[in-house]
Amino acid sequence: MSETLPSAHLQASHLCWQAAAAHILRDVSLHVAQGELVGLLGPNGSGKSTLLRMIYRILKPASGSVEVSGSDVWRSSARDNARAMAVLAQENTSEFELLVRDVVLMGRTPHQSPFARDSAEDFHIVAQALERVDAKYLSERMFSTLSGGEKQRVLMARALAQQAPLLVLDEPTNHLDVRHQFELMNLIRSLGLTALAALHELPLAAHYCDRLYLLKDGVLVAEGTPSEVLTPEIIADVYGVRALVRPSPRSGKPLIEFMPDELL
Ligand SMILES: Nc1ncnc2c1ncn2[C@@H]1O[C@H](COP(=O)(O)OP(=O)(O)OP(=O)(O)O)[C@@H](O)[C@H]1O
Repeated sequence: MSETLPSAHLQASHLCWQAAAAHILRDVSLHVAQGELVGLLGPNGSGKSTLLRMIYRILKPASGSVEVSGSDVWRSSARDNARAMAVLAQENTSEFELLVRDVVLMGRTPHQSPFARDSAEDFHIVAQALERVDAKYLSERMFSTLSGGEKQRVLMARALAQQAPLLVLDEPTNHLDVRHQFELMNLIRSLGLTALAALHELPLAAHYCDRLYLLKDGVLVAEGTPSEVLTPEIIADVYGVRALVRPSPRSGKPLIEFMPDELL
C-alpha cells in the first residue's frame, strides 16, 4: 500500500495553547523525518491529544506552526491535508450507522472528485485495508455493533485506505488485546510510512519507535531514542513509578519492568 506513496515529513514548531488562562502546551516543537515512527509519550493530561489536534488541524495553535512536507497545514485545504495526512483520533465516539466497509470507504473521499461513484479500485483498497488490520470478516457488519477493539481496527483501516504518506495516531492501541497491539505496531512499521503516535504503553514505544518525545504538564521534558528517554530516572520523574530498565538480550531495545508496589 505504501510502495508508491510520496515521501512526507512533519515539523511542528513552537506550538502553544491555553484554555481558561491555563497553559496547556508551552513552546512545543517536534519533527518526524521521512519513514520514522515517532512516539509521543506523557501521563494523562500532559497535552498529547492537544498537540496532535493542532497537528491534524482541528485545534488552531495560539502560536507556532505545523508543516507537512513543507506546507503549512493551516494554509492548505482540508482536501490537500487529507491526502497528506491520515488520522486515527482518540475520540472516535462516532457511532456510525453504516456498514464497516462504508466506514472504510470514507477514507477514499480525498481521492474522489465530487459526486463521483466509488470505483473498483476504491473497493479493492478498502478490502486490502480491512485485511491488513485483520478485520475483513467484519466488512458487512454495522460499525455501531462492533466491540471497542474491532472499531479501533476498522478506523485504522479507514486511515490506511486514505493512502496518505503521514499517519498521525492518538493511542492507536487503545482497546486492543496484546496480540492486536503487536500486529498494529508491526503493520505501522511494515508500511514504511512517516508516523507520529501518542502512546501510553512504554514497552510498545520502547520496542517499536525510532525516537520518542515525552510531555509533562504541557512541556517537552525529554526527546531522543527509546534508550535515551526511557530511563528509570525519567520514568520516575514523569510518571511517578519506579521501573527497572535493561536492554533486551534479543533486540537491545529497553525492556521495562514496573514496580507497582513502589509508587513515588
Ligand atoms: N478545551 C479545553 N478546556 C480546558 N482544558 C482543556 C481543554 N482541552 C484540554 N484541556 C486540558 O488540557 C490538558 C491536556 O489534555 P490532553 O487531552 O491533551 O491530554 P493527554 O496527554 O492527551 O491526556 P490522556 O493521556 O488522558 O489522553 C488536560 O488537563 C485537559 O483537561
